[in-house]
Amino acid sequence: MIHFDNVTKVYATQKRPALDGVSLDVDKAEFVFLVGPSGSGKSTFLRLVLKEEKPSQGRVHVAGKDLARLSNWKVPHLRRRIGCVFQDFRLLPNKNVFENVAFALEVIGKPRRFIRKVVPEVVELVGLEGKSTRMPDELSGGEQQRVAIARAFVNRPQILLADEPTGNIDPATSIGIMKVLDRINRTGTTVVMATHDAAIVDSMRKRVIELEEGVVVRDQTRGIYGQAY
Ligand SMILES: Nc1ncnc2c1ncn2[C@@H]1O[C@H](COP(=O)(O)OP(=O)(O)OP(=O)(O)O)[C@@H](O)[C@H]1O
Repeated sequence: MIHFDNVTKVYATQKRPALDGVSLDVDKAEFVFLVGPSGSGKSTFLRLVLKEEKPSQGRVHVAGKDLARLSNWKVPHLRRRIGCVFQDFRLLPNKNVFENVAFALEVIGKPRRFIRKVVPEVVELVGLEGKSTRMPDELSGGEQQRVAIARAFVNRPQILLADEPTGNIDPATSIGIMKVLDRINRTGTTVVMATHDAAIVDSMRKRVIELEEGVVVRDQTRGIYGQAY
């Protein structure tokens, strides 16, 4: 689903590469944690998958497509297949839960009938049934992140990228967020989550890819946050 072949990324203003010769594959329906210190290249990896950045060297394939050969007008189509969740939720403050999730479908021209059917299903999937008419400022941080996940997933993307999704949420609430991501993963969606949350990584025992100064230093199938000695 995601294939990096010897990918190096050097930003114009930097001398040191943000990613340095990264080769890896993430299969369909895998759940992967991307860990590593601040500045190790996690967000750069995610931005390359979205074609928000281009590699300086090497090839990136996503969902069978070589991104170097994907014309610019096809990039929005690629991004529709990839849901994104961020640390800071990024909800529309003047729209309620239903409207925030529905908006993701409206902008890609889905019919109103379809939206009325699928939005409640996804709102329920993330555990927010009964809260469709709440505004974001009437929700807890964990609930706001559930809305953001519903919005990212409502178009049934093949890949869900999550950049520090539990970064602004307390540990107990984070467990609920991870259950939602696990549920989404079990529908066959590939999940890649960049995180500093050691407790969460240790509790899930999923694949862990660790970056250090842009290099993959560890890739474990049922890993933990820190290196096991
Ligand atoms: N747009 C940019 N322009 C120049 N340098 C950048 C840019 N984005 C990231 N970098 C640099 O690339 C390196 C990797 O950054 P990146 O954001 O990918 O790391 P990260 O692992 O996601 O860090 P964090 O955990 O703090 O989010 C860092 O040295 C950073 O300063």
